[in-house]
Amino acid sequence: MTKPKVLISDKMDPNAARIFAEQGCDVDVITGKTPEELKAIIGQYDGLAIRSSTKVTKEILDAATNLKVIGRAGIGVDNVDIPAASAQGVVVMNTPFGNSITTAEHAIALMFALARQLPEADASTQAGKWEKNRFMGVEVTGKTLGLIGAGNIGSIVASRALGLKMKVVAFDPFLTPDRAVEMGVEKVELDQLLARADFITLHTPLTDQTRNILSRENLARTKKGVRIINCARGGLIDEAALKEGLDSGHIAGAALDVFQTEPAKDSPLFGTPNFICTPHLGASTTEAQVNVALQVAEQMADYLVNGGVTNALNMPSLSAEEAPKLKPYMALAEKLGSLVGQLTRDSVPRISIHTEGAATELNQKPIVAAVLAGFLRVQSDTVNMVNAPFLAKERGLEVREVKTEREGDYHTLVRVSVKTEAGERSVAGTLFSNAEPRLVQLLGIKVEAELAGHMMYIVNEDAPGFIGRIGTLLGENGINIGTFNLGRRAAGGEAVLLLSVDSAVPEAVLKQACALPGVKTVKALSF
Ligand SMILES: NC(=O)C1=CN([C@@H]2O[C@H](COP(=O)(O)OP(=O)(O)OC[C@H]3O[C@@H](n4cnc5c(N)ncnc54)[C@H](O)[C@@H]3O)[C@@H](O)[C@H]2O)C=CC1
Ligand SMILES: O=C(O)CCC(=O)C(=O)O
Repeated sequence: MTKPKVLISDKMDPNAARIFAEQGCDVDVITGKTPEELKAIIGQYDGLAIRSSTKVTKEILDAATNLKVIGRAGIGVDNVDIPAASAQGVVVMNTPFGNSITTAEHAIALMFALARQLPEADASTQAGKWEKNRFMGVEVTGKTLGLIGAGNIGSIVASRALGLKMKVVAFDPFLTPDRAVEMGVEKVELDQLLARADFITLHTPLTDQTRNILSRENLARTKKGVRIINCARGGLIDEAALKEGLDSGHIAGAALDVFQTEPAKDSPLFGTPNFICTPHLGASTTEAQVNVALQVAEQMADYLVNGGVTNALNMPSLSAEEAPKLKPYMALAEKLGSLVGQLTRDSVPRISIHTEGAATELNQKPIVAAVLAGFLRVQSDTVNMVNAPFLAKERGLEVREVKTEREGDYHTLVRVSVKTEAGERSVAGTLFSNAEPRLVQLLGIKVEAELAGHMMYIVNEDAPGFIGRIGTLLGENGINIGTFNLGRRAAGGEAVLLLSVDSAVPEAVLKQACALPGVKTVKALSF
């Protein structure tokens, strides 16, 4: 097997390259490429490991014909076009915890730097001015910190601020009242936060809802003398309005680690009194960079070498605990989806995935994604579990999920049904010994078969002599039969035959089989 090839395109701790190599990947570290240069080389790679400098646009993805996974050594993935990656079947992963403490500490550092004007005081003192009376600071003890975004980083900032004896109010629509109590913060609406906070710190991702959350109007609603810290993303604040607020004195200070346009080499904010900035250093500590480098390389190599999925943003992740239980179900689901796809030639407006018994206890998302991948792969061989749900939506395929916890004939069952113009078509399978996928029902007929390799599917009228005739036909054409699986509705009624064969059945032989007496349908299948 050829080794997966990985490109590290941003400056990253060397542990990442070491882990990739140890896990069986070929790795190139090529940083500082322009988009055009990256486009020219990306086609060779199965994996792309990035930080925030590389912008993975649709154009880059179009050229990334072999790419399977993008790994962000960090949290924010706003530099990756995730819809385009999903459409192309590329998994996008991040490392959601590796740099959170470091970033929270940077926010706290900037809060103190603002409170005591440390950068200006340092510059003035080193310039020999000794301006003791110029730098009058404020205490943070007893002050109110307004937290916008109370996720991983926000909650660490809150715990540190509480340790500093601050009061913390938080605006986060997804923060539950119980979690707020657990964090020791008061959950408030944005307007209340703006009116009450002495310091405001931002910790949300950049989304359509958070973009410009500190807009000109919202900045005007802040308490006079507020100090603002942004270690999240540049687009969260209206930078021009921030500058005006600083100039007018309404805002007593602002510290930005992130800018609307990065790298920020020129900004109207530069040189403004009480304005502090750092060049997107939130995650820049030795500890955080080792954490995210190790984590991203381990996750990406696991995906490329073993198919394990951790911290993916565009497909269901499988935890170490879930993965061994789900893997055989995903294999079963993919085979059932593929069988239905191969048996159905009409357009399908709806597909239903019904789990019964033990299967209902598992995370259903990977099972559904695997059914869709198997079903849609019949139409395009670039379909995988990442892009299958996306493609299904794009093609207007309604996906229904049904669960019946009670066991039926089998302790666990997955049934896939499609609605076509001709009616409902359904197949079902189970796991033998909790591991081996088996088809157990085909179009309402009980039949037990392993779906593997080349197969032949025949619907015929149950009549004496048919099995001999089909055996003779295949034998005469040099096709060896591996397994023979039969089922019928009733004696003399409709019967189905699933044969596994050692080689693909040529079209001419399928036609001859179709011409045998009593045969209604013949199809070659492959799994
Ligand atoms: N400066 C730097 O170097 C770094 C910056 N970051 C940035 O920090 C951000 C936050 O990271 P985490 O805390 O790990 O993410 P997280 O996902 O754990 O937390 C984000 C929080 O924002 C909340 N949120 C979402 N929409 C909101 C809205 N409209 N209003 C208020 N709150 C909203 C979410 O409910 C969530 O609790 C990242 O998205 C990233 O952009 C992360 C690491 C380093
Ligand atoms: O990689 C970096 O230095 C930036 C980190 C960051 O912004 C993030 O993890 O979201």
